[in-house]
Amino acid sequence: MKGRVFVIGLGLIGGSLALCIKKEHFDSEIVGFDINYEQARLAKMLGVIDEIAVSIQDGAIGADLIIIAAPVNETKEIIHLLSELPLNKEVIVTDTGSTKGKIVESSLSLTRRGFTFIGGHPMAGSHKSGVSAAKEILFENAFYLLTPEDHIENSKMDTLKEWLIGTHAKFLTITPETHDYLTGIVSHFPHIIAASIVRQTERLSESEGLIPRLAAGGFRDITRIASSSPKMWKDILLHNREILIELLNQWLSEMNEVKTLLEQENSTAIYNYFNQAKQFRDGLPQKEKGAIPSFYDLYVDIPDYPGVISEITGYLAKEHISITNIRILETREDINGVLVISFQTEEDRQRAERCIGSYSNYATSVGT
Ligand SMILES: NC(=O)C1=CN([C@@H]2O[C@H](COP(=O)(O)OP(=O)(O)OC[C@H]3O[C@@H](n4cnc5c(N)ncnc54)[C@H](O)[C@@H]3O)[C@@H](O)[C@H]2O)C=CC1
Ligand SMILES: O=C(O)C(=O)Cc1ccc(O)cc1
Repeated sequence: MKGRVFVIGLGLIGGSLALCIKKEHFDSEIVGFDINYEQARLAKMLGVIDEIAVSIQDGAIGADLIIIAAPVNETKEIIHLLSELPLNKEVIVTDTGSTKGKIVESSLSLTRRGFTFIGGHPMAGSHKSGVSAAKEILFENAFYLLTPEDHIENSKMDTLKEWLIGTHAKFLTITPETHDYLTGIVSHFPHIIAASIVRQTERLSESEGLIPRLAAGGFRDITRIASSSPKMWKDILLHNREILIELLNQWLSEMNEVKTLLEQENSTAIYNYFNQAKQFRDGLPQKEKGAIPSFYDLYVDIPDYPGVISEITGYLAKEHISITNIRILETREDINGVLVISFQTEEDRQRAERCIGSYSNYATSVGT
């Protein structure tokens, strides 16, 4: 498609969407604006956008598609600002905010003026922020939730999906209320729990210095999202506060039940508690990206000698297998370690397993 696309907020999500659009619609012109000029300058330098707009007004007038990829509170303000501008009559305005109720409500100012607003939320991302973390494949195979109001024409929905086709995401249309309920459960609430586990650990480690060194493996897996942007999550929590309060109440009573089981030393019920969680977790779709993206990890048992990591990455490089992350699980000091290598796809993980198996005797396994 040809046209002018204006991206407001050139961070992880705005930058990634700009890359997806440019790749698919190379004749389009991608203009970007960020309140932080450094981000805009970096976006231009990295080739994420074609031009920097000097203001929202400068970028918005004449645009065919406007994507607001700013934090959720700022998104509401930007919508208000846009509604006072002489926009192109056919423009589609969309956003990427993690909450939808309050944002869609505020879009009334745009629809009153005859402009089209379609709420959007690509359900993939990372704990990283900023345009330097942007990547074209971020949304591949993820759900992309759209929350159009009833009056939105199908042709507008089709045009928006066509613009976003390079995300290779799966579009799903739901109401803003359902959106906030579902994402409250699978995305917002887990962020509260992750942060609370980290905070408890920090508090306890003040009197026990060994704790941070022991906090490896499972602790890191379950708390990765606690490294997300505090500003972004503060806003999300306040937008979705009613649902999150309800979920917290449910969780507190469940924790009390677990406490009672422990007090009673109820071995069968404790087993069932974990077993039921395992059954549901094991049954989750593995190849689908959820709010929390799955990485394709390969675990390699490695001896503790210098050069072993470069040896293994060297084998992978020989076979042109790209890795997205690499880390050592320091479960036991001075004994064999475990190297965890992440890949972008299941196919890469399988190729890596075969590759390491053919060049070495290191044992590999696939974690779930
Ligand atoms: N981080 C993630 O994994 C995901 C985030 N989202 C949502 O997407 C939106 C953007 O998130 P990220 O890209 O991760 O954040 P980010 O922090 O990487 O980028 C946001 C950018 O917006 C800019 N900004 C803030 N106020 C602005 C304003 N008034 N005008 C113009 N630019 C402004 C910031 O300077 C920053 O560069 C948020 O609403 C977030 O809830 C949605 C899916 C995933
Ligand atoms: O870091 C992670 O895995 C996330 O949880 C990513 C994420 C953050 C916010 C969203 O609205 C959707 C996905």
